[in-house]
Amino acid sequence: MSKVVEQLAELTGYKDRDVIDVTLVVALKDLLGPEGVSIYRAVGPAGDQRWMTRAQLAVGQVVPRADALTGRLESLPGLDTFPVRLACLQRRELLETQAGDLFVCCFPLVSEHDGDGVLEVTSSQHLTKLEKRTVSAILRVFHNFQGLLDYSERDSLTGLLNRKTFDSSFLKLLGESPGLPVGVSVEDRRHEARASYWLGVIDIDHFKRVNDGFGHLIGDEVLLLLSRLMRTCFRYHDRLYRFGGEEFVVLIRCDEGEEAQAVFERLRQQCEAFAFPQVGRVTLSIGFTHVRNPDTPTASFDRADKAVYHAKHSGRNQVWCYERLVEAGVLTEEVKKDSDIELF
Ligand SMILES: Nc1nc2c(ncn2[C@@H]2O[C@H](COP(=O)(O)OP(=O)(O)OP(=O)(O)O)[C@@H](O)[C@H]2O)c(=O)[nH]1
Repeated sequence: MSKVVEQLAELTGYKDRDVIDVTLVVALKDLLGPEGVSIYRAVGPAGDQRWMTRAQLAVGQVVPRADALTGRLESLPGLDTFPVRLACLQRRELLETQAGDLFVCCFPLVSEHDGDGVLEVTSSQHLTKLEKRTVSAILRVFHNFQGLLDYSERDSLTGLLNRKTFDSSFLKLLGESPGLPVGVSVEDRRHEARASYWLGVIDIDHFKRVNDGFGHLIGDEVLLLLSRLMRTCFRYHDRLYRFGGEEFVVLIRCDEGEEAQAVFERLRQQCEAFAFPQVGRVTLSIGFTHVRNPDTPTASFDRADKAVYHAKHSGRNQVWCYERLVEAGVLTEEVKKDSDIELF
């Protein structure tokens, strides 16, 4: 019993979701001594979802392995590759199967924002009733804890990440070493080496008119629908934030500026084409910038914001890249003096 309490204390001591999945796997491995414990989550667009291994610990392994968060989606197995796991995900109930001499027990992991998943315990003997009850209880604590994290990290209207979490996740992304987990393919490693981050600021055009003309509730509905549109436009590993009001920020990972331009352009077009109930057409002004290394959250936000300002003053409903505007001589890059450099 005390071991379970210790594992729960360990689990709820972290705030980083990547670490929490790993901690859960390590805790259950310690507790049950099975052949293996894994967490898989369903990622990708509806209709083409795939299994991403978030943490996996097998006998003889000390450090859990995981799929690269930013790897190519096509390299991951499709959901129907593992029918029992898929049934557990869809039915949201515990399911068991046998693979050769091993017993596999699948527990559903329900998550509002991180994508549903499955915890798989592989053992040489059936888990006892008590073991299954203990795992289910730990997963309930895990789920409640994730709810608390969501409450502090997410915007209550749209469910997107809030302003408060931007600085820390920005710095974490930049600080992450390029080293990839064990088992990542050569192609994924090449992809990782090419990729860089781009920060976009997305601002609804004339949103005041929406509020003034249709009321605040309809204004809120526009914000909610736009956040849903954003979720479908960007990839599962991109980070979406609502900065407050009608301003959104997105951190995406792309190989090149043209690709980033195309991604933001797709959002602009989809928003323009979407029929918002009562309001009708809503347009966006978008500015984006390349995230440098080193960079600060404020400096990169300011650059993208300058590009948004340019879009607003050039007629709105446009996407502009800060670096392109500097190259074209439309904007001038401010060179910071040493005394201006922010310390953090
Ligand atoms: N419904 C709703 N409105 C909000 C919220 N937060 C801010 N706003 C409104 O967003 C509007 C922003 O207006 P402005 O900053 O003038 O910008 P705009 O009308 O979009 O004009 P441009 O950005 O220049 O195209 C104001 O009417 C705010 O009251 C919110 O949470 N819900």
